[in-house]
Amino acid sequence: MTTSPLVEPFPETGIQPFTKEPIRYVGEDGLPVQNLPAAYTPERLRELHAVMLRAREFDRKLITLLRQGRTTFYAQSSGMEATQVGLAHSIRPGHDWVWPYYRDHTLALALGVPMFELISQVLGSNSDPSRGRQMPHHFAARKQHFVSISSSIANQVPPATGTAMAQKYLGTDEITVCTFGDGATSEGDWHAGMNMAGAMAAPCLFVCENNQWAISTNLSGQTASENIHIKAKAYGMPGFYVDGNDIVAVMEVGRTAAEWVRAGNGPALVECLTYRVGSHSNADADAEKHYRTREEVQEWLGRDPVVRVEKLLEHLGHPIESEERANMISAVHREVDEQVIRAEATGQPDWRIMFEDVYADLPAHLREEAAMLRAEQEGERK
Ligand SMILES: Cc1ncc(C[n+]2csc(CCOP(=O)(O)OP(=O)(O)O)c2C)c(N)n1
Repeated sequence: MTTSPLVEPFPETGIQPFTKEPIRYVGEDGLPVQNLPAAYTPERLRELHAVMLRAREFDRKLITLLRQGRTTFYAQSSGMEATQVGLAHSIRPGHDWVWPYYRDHTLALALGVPMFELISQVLGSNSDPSRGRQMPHHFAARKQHFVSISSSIANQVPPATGTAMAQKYLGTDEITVCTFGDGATSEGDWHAGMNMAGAMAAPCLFVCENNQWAISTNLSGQTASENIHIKAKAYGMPGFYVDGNDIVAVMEVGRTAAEWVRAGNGPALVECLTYRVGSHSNADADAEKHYRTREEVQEWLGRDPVVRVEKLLEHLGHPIESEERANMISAVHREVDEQVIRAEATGQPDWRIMFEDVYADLPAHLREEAAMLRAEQEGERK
C-alpha cells in the first residue's frame, strides 16, 4: 500500500494529487514544460497523433452522416481527443472494464472497438451489436469490456462502483474505469457511487472529462467548488488535476492513478480539463450563440490537442508534413465511407428482434403482442 495518498506525491512518478494547477508536460506552444519520460519517442507520439486525428475526422464524417439524415443523434468529442485517447492508453484494453458516457466514441476507437461496429450502431443496422435497440451513438463493445451507455447523466457511476466491488471480492487484477462530464458531478448518483467506492475501497478509476459546459450550463453555474477533483477528498480518495489537452500529461497521470488503483489502494479521481469545441449534440442551440461566445470557442480552438502533438513533433525534429497529414485525413474519410457502405448493406433489423435476446421463454403477454404484430403485418401484405 502507498502511504498518505491524499497529500504526498506518488513515489514511482512523483505525480502529485490535488494540485492547484492542471499537471502538464507539453505547453500550448508544443514545447515540453518538464522532461518527457523516455517512452514518448517521436514514433510513439506519431502513433498517438494518428489515433487522435482518426477520431477527429471520424467526428467530421459522422456529422455529415447526421446532416444527410442517415442517423438521428450524434454528440461530437472534437477537442477532447487527448483526454480520451490518453485514458485508453492508461488502462488495459479488453481487461479492465469501462463504464463510459455518451461522448466517449473516441475512447472506444482508441480502445480498439472496430469502426464498423461504431458506425453500425449509429446507423442501427443489422450489423449493430445492439441490433438497433439502443439510442444512436450509445455504444457497447463486449470484447473491449465497454459497457452500454446510459443517456441519463451519472447513471453509470453506482454500477461502476458495483463492478469494482465485484472485482475486489473476486480478487482479479482488473480495475473499473468510469467516465463522466463535469455536469454529471452534480447528480445524486455521482455522489452515491463515489461515496460507496471510497467506503469499500473499490478499484475504480473515476475520470471527469471536464469540457466546462453541460449543454448550456458552464462550470461556475454547475458547482461552487473551485474545481471537480477536490471533491475526491471528501470520499477518501486522491484527486488528480490534469491538462486534458496534453496527451502526455493525461497518460502519465492516468497510468499512475490506474496502477495505484490496481495495486489495491482503493479508488481515485482524475479531472481532465478540456473543452468541447463543437455543439453539445445535434439537439443544441450552440450555433445561435445563446450560451457561449464565439471568442471563447476560438480561444479553445487555439489549444487544439491534436495540433499540440504536431507542434511537439516539429520541436523534436520529426514534423508531420502537410501532405502526409492530408493523406492521413483522406485515408480516414475513405475508411468511414467504406464502413458506412458495409454497414448499410446489412440492412435494417426486422421488428421481430423486439422479442429476442431478453427472455429464454417469452412471457404470455409478449407472446400475445408478437402474435398481434404478426397478424397486422400479414394483413398489410394482403
Ligand atoms: C439525469 C439527467 N438529467 C438531465 C439530462 C439532460 N442532459 C443531457 S446531456 C446533459 C449535460 C451533461 O453535461 P456533462 O455531464 O458535463 O457532459 P458533456 O455533455 O458536457 O460532455 C444534460 C443535462 C439527462 N440526460 N439526464
